[in-house]
Amino acid sequence: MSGYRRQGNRGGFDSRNKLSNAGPRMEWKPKGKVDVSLESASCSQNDKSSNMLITEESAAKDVVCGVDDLKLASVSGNDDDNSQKVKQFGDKSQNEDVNGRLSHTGFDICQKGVSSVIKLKPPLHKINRDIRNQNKQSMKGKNIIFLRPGMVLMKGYISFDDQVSIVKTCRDLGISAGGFYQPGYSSGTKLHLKMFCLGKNWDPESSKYTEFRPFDKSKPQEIPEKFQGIVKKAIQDSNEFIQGGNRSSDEGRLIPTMSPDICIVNFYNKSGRLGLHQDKDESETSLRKELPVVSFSLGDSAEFLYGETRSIDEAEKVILESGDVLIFGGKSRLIYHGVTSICPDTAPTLLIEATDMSPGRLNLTFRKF
Ligand SMILES: O=C(O)CCC(=O)C(=O)O
Ligand SMILES: [Fe+2]
Repeated sequence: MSGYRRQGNRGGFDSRNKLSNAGPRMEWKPKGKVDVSLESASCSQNDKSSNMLITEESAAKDVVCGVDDLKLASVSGNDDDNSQKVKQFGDKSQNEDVNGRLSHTGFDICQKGVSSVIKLKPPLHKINRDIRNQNKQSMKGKNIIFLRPGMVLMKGYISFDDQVSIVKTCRDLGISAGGFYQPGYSSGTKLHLKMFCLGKNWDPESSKYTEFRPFDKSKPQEIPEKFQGIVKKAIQDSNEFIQGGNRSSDEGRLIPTMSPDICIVNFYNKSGRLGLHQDKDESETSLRKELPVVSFSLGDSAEFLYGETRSIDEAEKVILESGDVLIFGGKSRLIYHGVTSICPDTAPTLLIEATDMSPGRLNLTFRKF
């Protein structure tokens, strides 16, 4: 998540800077229809396309739905207000939990108190979707999609247990000092997400990485070892996939290995989004080596766009689901990318049950400065 405002040159990257007029991460204004690159790329809540694993009849008695959703929607639907001026760029005044309580520290991505409310059975389409996703999990490591040179999508790569542990860890870090806040610019414009950083702080206003977060002087915590391990393994596995077991294949197609020292953690609520941008605020060395950005998706799915230019019309689209890992390095290191929308009510039921995660999507992007 860098480079949203940068118009300037980083020096020594002339060929790349042809692509470098990334705008701020702001309002998403689709101009037209967007190409769909994968058959599965649609943000549909009621997936009627595949065989039902549990029939309507057999489940009819069990399915009672909607009350939890309604209750949560009524308290979590506060859209970000762009017109509101903020005195400090990191606006913590919006750090309410889903029950509208103000927290003294960071925004809480988990639903406090909801687990004590009577739980209703999830609707049929959700049960079946979860079963299908569990089946995908058993394909772990095999379901890798080559999107373009340097860019791969690893479907369902993160195990269920790891997803639970990542959500819980981010929740704890997010409510601590230096945790989630809603970033914005001095103009008053705010991003449509909550964010915090690990390792180093990335500041949207200056597009710079610093040791301390400017608005509250907090120092980002370290990236947990467990996260580091998943990142390294994902790069290794994607290279094995690219090589296809053939050691003699072109080295240039491989994704450079990387030990991240920065992780940007984003939480999108149901109206969250992120404009097309390039990640290019990392060091010259990191960009020259084309070290990859590795992205984890958890919770609700997202419509993710990527392309050679900043044009939405020319962009490709994929759906990022809970457990997916997306890698863009090598020739795709400076790809434009962004999130057009969050697909409501698509998070795995079991993940919600295990974590009490609020409706929305958690995204972690790892980079090397
Ligand atoms: O949420 C995502 O999938 C992308 C996030 C991103 O591009 C960033 O943090 O720079
Ligand atoms: Fe980004």
